[in-house]
Amino acid sequence: MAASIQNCRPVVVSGPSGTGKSTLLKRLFAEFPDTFGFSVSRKDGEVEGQHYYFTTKEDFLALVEAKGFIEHAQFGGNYYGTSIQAVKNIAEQKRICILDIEMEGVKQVKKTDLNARFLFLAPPSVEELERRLRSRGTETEESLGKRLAQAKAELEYSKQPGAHDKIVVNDDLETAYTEFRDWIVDGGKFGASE
Ligand SMILES: Nc1ncnc2c1ncn2[C@@H]1O[C@H](COP(=O)(O)OP(=O)(O)OP(=O)(O)O)[C@@H](O)[C@H]1O
Repeated sequence: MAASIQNCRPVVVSGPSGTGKSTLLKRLFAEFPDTFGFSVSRKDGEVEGQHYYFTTKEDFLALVEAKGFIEHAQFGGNYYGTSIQAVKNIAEQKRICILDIEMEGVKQVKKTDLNARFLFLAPPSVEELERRLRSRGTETEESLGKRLAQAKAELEYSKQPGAHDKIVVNDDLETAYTEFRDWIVDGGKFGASE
């Protein structure tokens, strides 16, 4: 395994939509500037620290075929994806790559040699999750229903032994942030064994 990925282990942050991943990550990036790299574009087009790599459709599809992506999708005739190589490039730059991805992506990362650590951010309850999604004001009834159904699947998966290395419940924001940050930073080791 490359030394970079051994010392700069990527951190996978997953959890149901509306649990507070962006809220906690924003604080983390503000508290530790120039430490993290972000490889996945957010749904609203925010691309914190991301570098896009443009490629041809043929090359993209060949990389899909070669299982080079953690996640990929097609919107409006364009293809988007997070390649395993893009995550490795962040480690090469001596940064900790944060992957904010859904359950299927989590399972994909487990099949790679990325040596990632897995943190699951859980809501205090599904009822509270629904309240947060409603008060965020970003959802229609239809998208809310879809997000809650997906949330239940994510919560089920999180109960499987070995699914995640750490589960943080985002109830009180200050308490959750401290636990989230301390586990990720790991006394400055960021999960590296030495
Ligand atoms: N501990 C908390 N207590 C109350 N509200 C919170 C807490 N943490 C986050 N929120 C609020 O919940 C809403 C959802 O948070 P956020 O957008 O960070 O979730 P997310 O997990 O990033 O969602 P998505 O995956 O859809 O981007 C926001 O309005 C945020 O301000």
